[in-house]
Formats: sequence, structure tokens, C-alpha cells
Amino acid sequence: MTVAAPAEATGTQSVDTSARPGHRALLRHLRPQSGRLAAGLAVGLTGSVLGLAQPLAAKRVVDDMGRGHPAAGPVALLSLLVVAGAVLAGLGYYVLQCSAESTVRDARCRLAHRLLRLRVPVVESTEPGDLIARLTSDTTLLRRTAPLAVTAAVNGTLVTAATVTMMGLLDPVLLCATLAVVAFVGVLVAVVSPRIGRATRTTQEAVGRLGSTLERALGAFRTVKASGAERQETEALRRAAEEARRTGVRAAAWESVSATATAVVLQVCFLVVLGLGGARVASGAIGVSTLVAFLLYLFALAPRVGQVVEGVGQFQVASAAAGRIADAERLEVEEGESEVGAEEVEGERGARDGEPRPPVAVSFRQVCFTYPRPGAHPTHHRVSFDVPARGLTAFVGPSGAGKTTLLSLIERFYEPCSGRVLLDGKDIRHWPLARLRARIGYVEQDAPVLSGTLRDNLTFGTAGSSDADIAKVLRLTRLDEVTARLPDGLDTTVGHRGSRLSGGERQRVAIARALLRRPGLLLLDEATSQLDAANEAALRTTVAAAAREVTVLVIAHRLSTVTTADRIVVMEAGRVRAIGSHGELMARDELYASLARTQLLT
Ligand SMILES: Nc1ncnc2c1ncn2[C@@H]1O[C@H](COP(=O)(O)OP(=O)(O)OP(=O)(O)O)[C@@H](O)[C@H]1O
Repeated sequence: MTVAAPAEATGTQSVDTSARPGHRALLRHLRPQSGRLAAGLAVGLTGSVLGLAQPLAAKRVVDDMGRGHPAAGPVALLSLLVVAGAVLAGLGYYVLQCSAESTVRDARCRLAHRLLRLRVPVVESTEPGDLIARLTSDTTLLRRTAPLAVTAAVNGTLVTAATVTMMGLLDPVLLCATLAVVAFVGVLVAVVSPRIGRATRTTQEAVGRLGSTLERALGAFRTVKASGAERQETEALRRAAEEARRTGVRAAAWESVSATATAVVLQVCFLVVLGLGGARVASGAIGVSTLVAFLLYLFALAPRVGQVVEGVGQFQVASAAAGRIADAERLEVEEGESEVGAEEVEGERGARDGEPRPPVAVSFRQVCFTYPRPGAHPTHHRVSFDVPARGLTAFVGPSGAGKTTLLSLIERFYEPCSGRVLLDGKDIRHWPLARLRARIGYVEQDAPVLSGTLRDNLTFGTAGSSDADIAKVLRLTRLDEVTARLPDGLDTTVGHRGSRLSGGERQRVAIARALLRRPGLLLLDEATSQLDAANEAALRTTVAAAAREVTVLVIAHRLSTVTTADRIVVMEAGRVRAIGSHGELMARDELYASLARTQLLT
């Protein structure tokens, strides 16, 4: 996948695939570390300069010994130069690597922060595996290449400039000939380096696809096995791996083209200088020693030019990674949490002080909604209803009627196209998001359980819950017996997605988690669908008890679970068809009566 998908879906942003934004993104990553990078480079350069002085010091030692003078001083100086040069070079490298680690840590933290705040529609139209690849693989690539690119660019350029200056002082004519040939290297780099960047980006996209495909397979592992789809999924993984290899090879080919061509150009340069220099020596324009010195500088220049060329290649690779990270950072996020402090949210939740939570009234006013997908049909047509604070309200209706979507609108996972959703008479768009969600307990249709311990799962988002609160919700959801059976009780790991728990137990964990938030509004989406009769009855009692204190909205297919609800809202094809008690609806709503006839066998 590419991150362009959500952009198309939401129409909120576009992804620029040209290289320039990648360059800007890379520089943005490096800027906060510029002080440390400069320090590392300066220390490293000083080490190199000391290294350059060593031959002169060695020459002095030999000269002094030859003349029979005591050489203790020059030997000490030479030793100092060797040790100091090595220490400074090592220190410079270490500081550079440290700043690279900090750059990547910052990039990862910033990206992780944004990824967890993405809007639900954005995540639903992206591949999680690809987003994971951006946080892991792309940042690793950034870490590997960015310091190399910076060192090569700065060191290579400085030393090249110094060498070129020395050559200019020796003979400007030979320097002009040299620069004319070297300019060819510049043109070559300008042509080749964007290709390296593009190939790297495609490789990283293939790595992202690899992640997405694996995530899909591991996420439905039993289905993969039961469907005998291992071969099919392996083939998809192989295709992505092959694509990564193909584009990786393409990047390597361009890199070797530029390295080889640079080497050839420098050899040509050497021959040109030799020929032209020989002619100038013959004509008496320069002396032989000048030509020899010039050629020595040319030899010293060659690896530096190679270093700059390699640095430009690494810069392209790092830019491609930075560009992909920047694309993910541009995805649309929800409004910030800053408007509500953690304490305020905690107060909303009432979890700390154990105060009874205030129940919440819910109203829908002429709500129309269509999922932001190309070709999507309207899901809600002018939906209106009122649910007073406290009590149990059930939503029933055929599959696809739009019941689950109602809960998504209350949680503000999606925004209505028109109309208003009110909580306690106030439009939910005017509630700070964190405060709104702190008042709601939501049990999804598929009741996800996360990897970790049972306690982690229960206190997810309510880390400060007391043992007494936990024990209470365990009792209410009849999980106390299950917990007692687990080897480490609450601290037993429940496996990937709760694989150690049964479907019904997972559902009860999700309900317990929602209750532990002490919400003012409890949203249960078919929360009893996987429970056996005894547990369903127990949970019905729990829900009824909760509904005496807070507002409970339940979506149910099984009418047996909702016949005692205070009110039942019958939905059909995105419209509210009827509202009333079980008895009233049996008498006056044909759809409800027929649902009841089939399900309750009345
Ligand atoms: N994330 C989504 N993106 C696009 N369309 C969706 C999405 N979720 C649901 N829909 C569509 O919206 C319509 C209403 O779905 P919804 O899940 O609200 O119905 P429901 O009444 O809860 O159904 P069920 O009882 O089967 O769970 C369906 O046609 C469904 O295909």
C-alpha cells in the first residue's frame, strides 16, 4: 500500500513522491542535533588533521636521529600525535553516532505519538504493517545512512576544498583542466542520485508491503491455517520480498555506476594532468617538482571526491526514508489532548475517588452519515432519537441497518455529514475529545483483548485502578472464577489477542474493562453474543444494575437480551423505524414483531 490511499479516501492531504520534500524532511530530522553533529565533525576533523601531521613529526624524528641529536622530544610529540589523533577520531565518530541515535529516537517518538492519534477513518484505509515499517525499517535506514551522508558531505567537501586550493596555488592552469574533468562527475551525480533515491523509496514501499502481508496473515492465523492459505500468503510475501530485492538491486546498480564512473573520470583526470603537465614542464611554464606535488594532491583528492559521491548517494537513501516518515506524519490526526489535563479526565472518569459517575443523556438530531469511501452509500438518513440520562436503551434491526455506526459517531471515530449528536444537550463537537471519551465505556463488537496480562487488559487506560475496583468488576462480569483458575491470577499473560481465553471470556474482559472506567455512558455492541445462557443472564443483571446508575446503550441481535430494556430503537436501512418498549413495539411495529417471532418463538 502507499499512504496515498487515505488521502484519496479522506481528501485531506496528498503525498508528494518527488525527492525534494524528502531532503527537507531529512534536514528537519537533523536540525535539532546540529550542535552535536558539528561538535562530532569538528572533533573528527581535528583527529584527521593530527593524523596528517604525523608524517611530518616522523620525518623530524628520523632527521634528528640521523644528525645524532637526542630525539626524545620529537618522539614524545609523535606519540602524542598518534594517541591524540586516534582518540579524537574515535571520539568524533562516537559523538556522531550518538547524535544519529538521538535523531532516530526523536523521529520514532514523534511518529509513534502521531500514529496513535490518527483518525479512525485514516487507519481503516491504511495498512498497519506499512505504518509499522515506517516506524521501524525506515527509521533504521535513516539511522544507518544519515551520519554517513553528513560526514561525507562535510569532511569530503572541506578536504576537497582545501586540496583544490593547494592545487590552485601550485598551478591554476592544471587546476582548470582538473576541474573541467571533475565537473563531469558533478553532472553524473546529479543524474544518478535521484534514481538512487527513487529506487530506495520503492524498496522501502515493498518492505512496507511485506509487513502488511505478514500482519494480515498473523492477524488471522487460524483462518490462514483452516483455509489452507499458507501457500497463497507465502506467495504474496515472496512477491513483496522479490520486489524489494529488484529495486534494491536497481539502487545498487546506480550506486555502482556512479562509483565506477567517478573512478574512471578521476583516472582520465590523472592522464590529462600528466599530459598537459608534461607539456607545461617541457615549455618551462612549471618545474618538475610542481607537477609531482600537483599529482600527489590529485591522488589525495580522488578518495575525497569518491567520499562526496558516496555521501550524495547516502543522502538520497536517507531522504527517501525521511520522506516516507514525513508522509506518515502528514496523515490526519485527531484534535490534541492538550485541551484537557490528565487530572480533569481522571475527574470525569471518577475512577480515583470512586464517586458515582454522572449519567449522560444522548440525542441524535437529524443525523446523516456516509462513510468517506469512494462509492459509499449513505449509512444514516436523518436519524433522530433521545435517550435520557440513566436507563437501558437497546438498538435492534437487520444487519447493516447502521447500529454500530451510531456508536462510532458517539465516540467521534467518524463525524456526521449533517445533523448533530448531543451529550447532555451539548454538541459532541464542542466536547474536548479526551473528556468526551473519558465519560464513555465502549465494548466493541469483536471485543479485542490485547497481548499482555489480564491485569494490563482490565486496567487499559485506567492504570490507577485499585485492587478493590478490579475485584468488583471481576465479580460483576463473573471473571473472578476464571481469574482463580489462571496460574498467575490477574498477572497471567493472556497471549496474542487473548488467545488463552475463550470467546466469551474475551468478551467479558472487554466489558470489565469498560466498567472499570466508571463511565457515565456505557456502549455495548452485541456484548452478549458469545456468552452462554448462564453468563448471559448474569451479565444482563450486571447491565441492568449499571443502567440504574448510568446510561447504557446496547446493540443486540438477540432480542432475548433486550426485552426488558427501558426503550428499544428499531433501525432499518439507516433510518429509525420505531421507538418504544417491547410490549409497545410488539403491538405496533411489524419489523420488530417479526424479529421477535423468529427469535423469541412467540
Ligand atoms: N468502516 C466502514 N467503512 C465503510 N463502510 C462501512 C464501515 N463500517 C460499516 N460500513 C457499512 O455501513 C453500513 C452500516 O454498518 P453497521 O456496522 O453500522 O451496521 P449494523 O447495523 O451494526 O450491522 P450488524 O448488525 O451486521 O453489525 C453497512 O452497509 C456497512 O457495510
